[in-house]
Amino acid sequence: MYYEMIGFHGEAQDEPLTDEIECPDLSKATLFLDLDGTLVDLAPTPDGIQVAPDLGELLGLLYERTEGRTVIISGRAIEDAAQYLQGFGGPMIGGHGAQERLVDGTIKRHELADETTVQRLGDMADSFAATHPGLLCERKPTGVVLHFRKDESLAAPAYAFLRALSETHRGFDLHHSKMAYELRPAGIGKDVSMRKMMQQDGFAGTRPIFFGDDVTDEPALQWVAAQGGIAVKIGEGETAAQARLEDPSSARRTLRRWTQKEH
Ligand SMILES: O=P(O)(O)OC[C@H]1O[C@H](O[C@H]2O[C@H](CO)[C@@H](O)[C@H](O)[C@H]2O)[C@H](O)[C@@H](O)[C@@H]1O
Repeated sequence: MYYEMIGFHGEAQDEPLTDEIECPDLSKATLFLDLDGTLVDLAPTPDGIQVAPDLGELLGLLYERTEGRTVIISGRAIEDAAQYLQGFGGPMIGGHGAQERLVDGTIKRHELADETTVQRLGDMADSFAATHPGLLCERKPTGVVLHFRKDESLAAPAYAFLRALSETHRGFDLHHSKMAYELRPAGIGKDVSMRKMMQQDGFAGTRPIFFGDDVTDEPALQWVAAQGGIAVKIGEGETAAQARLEDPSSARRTLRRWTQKEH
């Protein structure tokens, strides 16, 4: 069903394809890394994630090896994701593509993420969550999420509520992610941001690699695979990726192994 929604007509895989992923030449690659469920384990709440103590050092090494083309690409707001990745000064894409951190550190938001509308949507979702104590409302500069991890029976009401908001607020689309529903500006996506970045000087002509875990990562995994890049799915579930790793610690181990290999 999700594959129809995103227009994917290839062969989605649910089998482990390989554990031992080829070690790419990082000096000719652009490495896109998702955060939650990929570099860090999922937690009961967004602010409950535990970052491995050596993650910052690993990202620094990858940044060097890719000659500045290691990109964190997250659904989180950049201001939020960055607090868990202190010491990483490389490129960042946040809000599933609605924000971009420029080289001078400033954060650019997508013009489709109209501030007044985002504010209104956030206020309404906050009020809804206040009357449904098992829901957690996460406000982002470019959208809003209702998390139902604490009480899965609230998935349907959360969906219905955000669905109604998306129908009355043109320009915002409803997406399903892990134990959450989210409204984000229409037309944005990690795949869209990647395509744009890969056309820029310094990135064009390099091989894209993407590690991602969620259904929201599938269009980007599919795009990377179609470019002859390396698309790696972390964890279970149907995927268009050519490779799969069990969990974030396997992902970090693989990335560490790549930094140790000379080409
Ligand atoms: O693109 P990502 O970096 O993977 O971000 C996706 C979403 O991650 C966060 O939510 C998810 O992780 C939480 C912490 O583990 C978990 O509690 C929640 O159930 C997950 O949906 C983040 O809160 C979202 O904003 C991101 O879009």
